[in-house]
Formats: sequence, C-alpha cells, structure tokens
Amino acid sequence: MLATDTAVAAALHDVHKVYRKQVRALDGVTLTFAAGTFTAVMGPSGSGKSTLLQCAAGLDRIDSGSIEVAGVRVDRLNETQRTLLRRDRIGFVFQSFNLLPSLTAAQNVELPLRLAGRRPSSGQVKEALAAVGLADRARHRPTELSGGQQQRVAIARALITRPAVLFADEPTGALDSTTSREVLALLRGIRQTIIMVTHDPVAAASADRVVFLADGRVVGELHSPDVDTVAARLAHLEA
Ligand SMILES: Nc1ncnc2c1ncn2[C@@H]1O[C@H](COP(=O)(O)OP(=O)(O)OP(=O)(O)O)[C@@H](O)[C@H]1O
Repeated sequence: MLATDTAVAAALHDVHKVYRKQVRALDGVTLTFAAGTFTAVMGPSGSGKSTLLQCAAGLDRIDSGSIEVAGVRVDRLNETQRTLLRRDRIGFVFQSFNLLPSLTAAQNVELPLRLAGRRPSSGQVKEALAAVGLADRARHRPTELSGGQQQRVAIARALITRPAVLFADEPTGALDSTTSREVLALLRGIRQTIIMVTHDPVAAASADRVVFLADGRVVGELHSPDVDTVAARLAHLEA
C-alpha cells in the first residue's frame, strides 16, 4: 500500500532500473521509509545503492514500479515537476559538502529558500545554524571551517526548507572518525526521515535500520543495528 498512510515518508514498490538495456541496477526493490526514521543503505560496490538514492530523490527515472515521496508519485512526474519536488520537499547531503565557496555559512544555508523565491528571515537562518551547533560561525566561509563544520552547514542548508526526506550520500565519507561521530549524532538527533547510503558500518549503526542490497535487490534488513553485526553482514555479501 502506498498512497494515504501519512506515517510513510517514502515508499518504493517493485522498482526496476536497467542501464544500457542489460545492467539491472535495481531489480524489483520494495521498501517503505516511515516518517521520522533514519535508514542506512549498504551493499557491495555496484549493488545499486546510488541508483536507489538517485531514483528515490527524483534525480533519475525508473523503468517500472512506483516511487512515492511526501505523498507524491515521483515516477509520474515530468522533469520540471521533479526539479520542483527536489527543491521544495527533498534535502541532500553529499560526501563532498558541496557548499558554495564564495558564500558565508549563513548565505549557503539560506540559498535553497532564495532559489525558491522565498525571503529568509535572519532568525530562520540563525536558528538553522544554531541547530547544528554553528551559531557563532554564520559569517565564516567554507575554507574557514573544518570538514565537520562544513558538513554541518550542509545539513542546516538541507533542512532549511523542512524537507519530507533528507537523502545523504556517504555524508561521513570525507571525515575523520571523531568528526564522523559528531555528524552522525547530529543526524540521529534531528528526528527527520533520513535515507543514507554508506560503506561504513559505524555510520550505518547510527541508523534505526540498515537495508542491504546485492545485485539490485533487497537481501536483508537489520533493526537497531550494532557495528559488528552490520560489518559481518556486509562482509558476507562482499565475499
Ligand atoms: N549511468 C550508468 N550507466 C550504466 N551503468 C550504470 C550507470 N550507473 C550505474 N550503473 C551500473 O549500475 C549498477 C549499480 O550501480 P550503483 O552506482 O547504483 O552501485 P553502488 O552500490 O552505489 O556502487 P558503489 O558502492 O561502488 O558506489 C552497477 O553495475 C553500475 O555499473
């Protein structure tokens, strides 16, 4: 069931995505993401993690099946509609932060609102930076911030539009282990629907649930995961 359950932030049903008529990147994926839950997606290289994220976030089209995000059938939208959905209802955090270097932290955070033609109040931006522990860094440029601080600015930027789902692609991939832990604690604490692709069992163990992919299929799930169990399951899939 997809349509009316308000507790569901995102749902994929029997999703297929084939590249070049032969690579089955997603091969019948069915997954539900309850509102407010934090899910990690893991699997061997080439198992379809990035494809899942790109398709669920409306960045790429699927060949069959359905995808619903925030009550909207993403698979039925045209390109312009998908762009608007991404702008208004979806947040993104990337491994490489993707902040604009010439803008201050505050200007980076308010950018999504400006792009949507909305005038950010200074209180709103201050609040967003305070929520990620960077109230005192509003005027700093990305080069004046540590990697962890830059990622926290990126998280504040992703959340300023109050998205239905936050998609995170290896958000701790460029961070050392201490900084990673801080960013993961922040993600865990925001009580937001998060779908995060990661190779790191420590990062995955911060989530409420880990979904494992292999050859474009869901091959297992762990709830309230611990690092050792996640690492063992991943090693088994990679063997
Ligand atoms: N644009 C593309 N054109 C053709 N094949 C693609 C394309 N993108 C991905 N693939 C193939 O689809 C499959 C799934 O790729 P995907 O990038 O989703 O895997 P992944 O699990 O994210 O891998 P990794 O952990 O290495 O990033 C792979 O076999 C990949 O080679």
